Amino acid sequence: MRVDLGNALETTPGLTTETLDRLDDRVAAAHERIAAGMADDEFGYAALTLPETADPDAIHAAVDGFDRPEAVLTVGIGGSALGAATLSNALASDVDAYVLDNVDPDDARALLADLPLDDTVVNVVSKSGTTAETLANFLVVREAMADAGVDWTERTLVTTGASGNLRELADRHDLPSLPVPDGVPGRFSVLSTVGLAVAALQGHDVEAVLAGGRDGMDALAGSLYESPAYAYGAATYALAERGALTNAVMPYAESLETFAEWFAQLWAESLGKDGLGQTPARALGATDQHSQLQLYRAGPPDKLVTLVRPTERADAPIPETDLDGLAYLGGSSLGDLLDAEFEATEASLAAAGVPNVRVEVDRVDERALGELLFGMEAACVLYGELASVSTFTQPAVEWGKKAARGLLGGGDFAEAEAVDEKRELRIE
Ligand SMILES: O=P(O)(O)OC[C@H]1O[C@](O)(CO)[C@@H](O)[C@@H]1O
Repeated sequence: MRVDLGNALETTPGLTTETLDRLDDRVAAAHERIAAGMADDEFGYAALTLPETADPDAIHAAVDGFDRPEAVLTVGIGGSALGAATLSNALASDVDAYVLDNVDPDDARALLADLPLDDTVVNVVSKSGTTAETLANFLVVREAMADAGVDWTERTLVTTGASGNLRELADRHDLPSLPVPDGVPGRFSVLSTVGLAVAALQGHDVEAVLAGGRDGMDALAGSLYESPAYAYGAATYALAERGALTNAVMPYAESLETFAEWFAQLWAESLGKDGLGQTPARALGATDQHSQLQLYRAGPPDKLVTLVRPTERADAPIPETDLDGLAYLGGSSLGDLLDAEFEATEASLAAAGVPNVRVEVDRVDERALGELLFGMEAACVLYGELASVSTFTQPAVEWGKKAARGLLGGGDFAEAEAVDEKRELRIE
């Protein structure tokens, strides 16, 4: 993973090398704190040791009991689904991967109608084992399997905490199961059983993903000038301090579109505390040059753009053409065009004084993904240290959970009563 901060200097908002130099002392202190937390396996910091503590043999043992399936369906939400989805959508496999991470009846019905349930492994994931969406979806999937004459106990893998509904279910039915690592918030759990079981089922090189994570660990240092992850975390923090309250993450690779979704949870749920934070916007290059770029370049000077790309990729030639004005495309390639668009967008933002940071990986493979995912986790932890926020908790999500549960008769919650007090101004 390589980071280039050049286009975040002398922009609006912007940084200077003096800013970064002054910040580097705080980065060194934050690194000390992070390193100590990793060494002591402290809650949250433990996520940054997963490349060393994750047990690929246990993952293989749990999934090897299933014949190679036609499909794998992950039933989870947030960090219990997005990590696995990021890896599945980035890497090719002849095992199709699907995710049920919402409770949209149309979507669930359509998905279950299409799935070969007798040749699908259902990977149900919940750290708490109590997440309403995940448990509700699992009950629906389980009934669909029964209706299809499939023995769900033969097709289900459970990844969950040491206690709770899913752990009890796995124990009761002797289901293959994997533990969710202690001390690791869901959004930081991709480099563990939570994100890697599906990768193993799809035949991806789990060890290579973890090796990439170890590459990221090795690249942590007491200076932002020596650590791409810390450079990214420090620069995004300093830009937020100067008004860049939105971070538009724009990968120039379809295979990294879900990575931007994973990043959004990591960044928002970790850093959105005490009235602080930086809103992650999900974009895709080159597609969103024809949509959101107008706002990024000419809207309020309150954002930075993170441009992500692999520098090596398969390519596809563009046939010669005599179409007026388009002959220049002929004989080129889609990759050349995508690279030209990346560099043009980068320069376009710089010309408008919009801060942008370039993040590059060699290619989208297991090892590079492991390093990129680890790097963004470390960047997030550093940002949280610099911002002095509680990076590893997410108390603000609980209010809505209680309200929804109360509305469904799952208990007496003041939050549910507050729903009835909605102020209305209806326009029909
Ligand atoms: O794995 P669980 O416990 O089902 O939680 C799923 C997601 O819900 C949250 O706890 C927020 O409600 C996320 O932090 C987490 O990734």
